[in-house]
Amino acid sequence: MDTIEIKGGVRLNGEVPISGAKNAALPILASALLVEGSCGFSRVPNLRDIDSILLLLEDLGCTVTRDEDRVRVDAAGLNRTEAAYDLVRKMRASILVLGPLVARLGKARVSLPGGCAIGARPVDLHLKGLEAMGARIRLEHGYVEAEASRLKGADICFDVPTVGGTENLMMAAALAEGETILRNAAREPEIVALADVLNAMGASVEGAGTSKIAIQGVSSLQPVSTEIIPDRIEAGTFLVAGALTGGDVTACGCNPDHLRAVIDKLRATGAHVETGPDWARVRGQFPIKSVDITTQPYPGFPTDMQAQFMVLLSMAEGTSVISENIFENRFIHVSELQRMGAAISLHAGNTAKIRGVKELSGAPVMASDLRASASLILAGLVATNTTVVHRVYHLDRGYEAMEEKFTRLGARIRRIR
Ligand SMILES: CC(=O)N[C@H]1[C@@H](OP(=O)(O)OP(=O)(O)OC[C@H]2O[C@@H](n3ccc(=O)[nH]c3=O)[C@H](O)[C@@H]2O)O[C@H](CO)[C@@H](O)[C@@H]1O
Ligand SMILES: C=C(OP(=O)(O)O)C(=O)O
Repeated sequence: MDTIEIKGGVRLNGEVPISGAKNAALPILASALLVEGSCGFSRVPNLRDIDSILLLLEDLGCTVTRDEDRVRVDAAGLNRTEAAYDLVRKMRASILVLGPLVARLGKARVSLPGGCAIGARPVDLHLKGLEAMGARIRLEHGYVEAEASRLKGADICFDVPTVGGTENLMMAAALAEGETILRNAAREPEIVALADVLNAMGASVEGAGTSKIAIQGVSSLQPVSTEIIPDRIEAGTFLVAGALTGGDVTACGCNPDHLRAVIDKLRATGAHVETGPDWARVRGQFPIKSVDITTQPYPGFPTDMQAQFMVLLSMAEGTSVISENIFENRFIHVSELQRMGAAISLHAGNTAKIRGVKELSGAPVMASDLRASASLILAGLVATNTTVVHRVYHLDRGYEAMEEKFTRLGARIRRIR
């Protein structure tokens, strides 16, 4: 199994190209199931999660071709309604095929994704929404079975804003009969990106990016060609790396509007951040200042940047508090960071207190999930001596060519195969 070795202590310098967003690409690729024809997607990142969704689409009968960052999905031959456990277990986002399959074929049988290292992650709100749209839902043998000859528009209010739930129901509603209203909807940029693609296919989705989305169902959708939006979490991760190492790093080809909460917190730690239409530049300043962070649904501070900021705050002057409000178990990286000398304590209410230390010391560490992996790489960049990150397959789910990108910025980092 691959590991990543980092020799810390280098100030990062230069420009880093930002890839297409995993979390936008996954639902958008699933939306191709709604169309009888060939859809083209560019700027698709080369990631394990993208491999997983494409395998799943192929297994369902789609024709998939891939040439570098361009992918075509033709769902004309869609003939299977079952997403099997073996494919779904590799990636929770596989549940995103549920809405499109029921909408297009009238039924679906999708393995329940189950929880993962960061929490239980139920999909009850996806299912309740489909039920409200007239689907008969059965849970059996670890699978959800959904059936509806044609889904009907409904007025649905989510108990909590769910990104995947909003996406699944937006796709289902696009081919339903009548109007669907989604209230307390997620407002992430990836929701807007999916709505834009659905509208380009001929759907009628209004209000994406606000908490109320209205979808008028249509009877069929047309093929599209579209580019995936930049990955705000990848960009945020590189900006933190620049600030942490006292470096000067420009994330190129990103959308700084999507990074407002992250940039605000970077500035609060003392880093200089400048932005242009499609770039953001950070210049790290010492001492790093402590700040408190509370993760929130967008436009609040993203849970997917929590672990990376924990490393930055571990090197700050003073004490910071991070409250994780989205997932119940997203502090697994803490024990590994403690092994590197970070002074972090966990408290009730999903809160971590981080007392800044002068240095971190390199160690062998184990990644437990995607963003935890990124945090360990960041810690390795400032630690003394060598850090070796194990289980980097988590990282490969969501960061394209991370070692190469860090190498371009001057880091001493390499993958050991
Ligand atoms: C592929 C993708 O886009 N993944 C992102 C997506 O995950 P994902 O779409 O899984 O996250 P959700 O927004 O659905 O989850 C938010 C919260 O709602 C809860 N919940 C969700 C659905 C449901 O049916 N019932 C329920 O209780 C979850 O357990 C969690 O506590 O949004 C998360 C929150 O920004 C990000 O961390 C993930 O990177
Ligand atoms: C939690 C994440 O992804 P997923 O929802 O695919 O597990 C993430 O991207 O940080």
